[in-house]
Amino acid sequence: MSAADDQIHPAVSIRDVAKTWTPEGRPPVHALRNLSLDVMPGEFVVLLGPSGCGKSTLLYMIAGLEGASGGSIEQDGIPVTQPSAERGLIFQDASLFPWLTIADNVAFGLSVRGVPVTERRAVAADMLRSVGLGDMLDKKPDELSGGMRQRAACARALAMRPKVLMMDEPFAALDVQTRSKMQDFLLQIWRDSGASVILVTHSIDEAISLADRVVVFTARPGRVKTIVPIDLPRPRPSRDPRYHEYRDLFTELLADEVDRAFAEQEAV
Ligand SMILES: Nc1ncnc2c1ncn2[C@@H]1O[C@H](COP(=O)(O)OP(=O)(O)OP(=O)(O)O)[C@@H](O)[C@H]1O
Repeated sequence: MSAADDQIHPAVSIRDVAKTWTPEGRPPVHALRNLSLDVMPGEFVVLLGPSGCGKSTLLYMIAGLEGASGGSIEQDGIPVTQPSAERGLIFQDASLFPWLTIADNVAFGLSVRGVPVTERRAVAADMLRSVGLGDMLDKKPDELSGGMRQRAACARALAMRPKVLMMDEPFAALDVQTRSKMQDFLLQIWRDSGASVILVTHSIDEAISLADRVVVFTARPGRVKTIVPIDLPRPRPSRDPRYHEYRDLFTELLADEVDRAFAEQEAV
């Protein structure tokens, strides 16, 4: 076996990606330009950047929901051309089907995949138990709290055994206590599943609490400004002086980019 065979290959490889949106009757929007990033198997990566710098756009492209205008995105060395169950995406609002029970929501993707009904019910029950919703199987989404709905959305994504789990500001709508509990819960399912996680947030604290590496974006068109590994053991109490150093660093990095984004808006 050669040394090259021993290398760990990225779970997701993004090379020189660009994305220009061309809304009808309006000038094109250059959302991303020359963006390159590798996400390793089992890694927890957080994307942090000013509003409008293309973080969600990048997740949609990795998910295969949007094509790139340039560059390439690969998962396990294979170009991403369409959505795949190997790449799950969770949004801020959980986006469960309101007319289905929680169990049927979780089983839905498995039914599309042709998994027999008894098996998918068993998997759904298992997944919901693992996220602490074992006694909620027959409830509808509007009977659950926001945090419970997000856990159900996690169970739905995890039921497909994704290799990459993407989350777009998943906890932004939750109160502070629920958010903190959900972060603990997410770290637990991340460890258990072995999946790579790519999470978008506006919260510096969330980034420091969760990430192996934080990718800071420039203002639009978004590129990687810098990547900061978080070299702290988990859990990461905010009273740790090193935590404060990271917070100061990210505050400074973001302030520069937010200023640039405002300056650009004023120039338009
Ligand atoms: N479907 C679309 N059509 C046209 N323009 C779009 C579309 N989706 C996003 N954009 C534009 O692309 C840019 C990047 O948007 P995106 O939502 O990816 O940014 P973001 O970094 O996730 O922002 P936020 O942090 O505010 O959610 C924005 O200017 C946005 O208006």
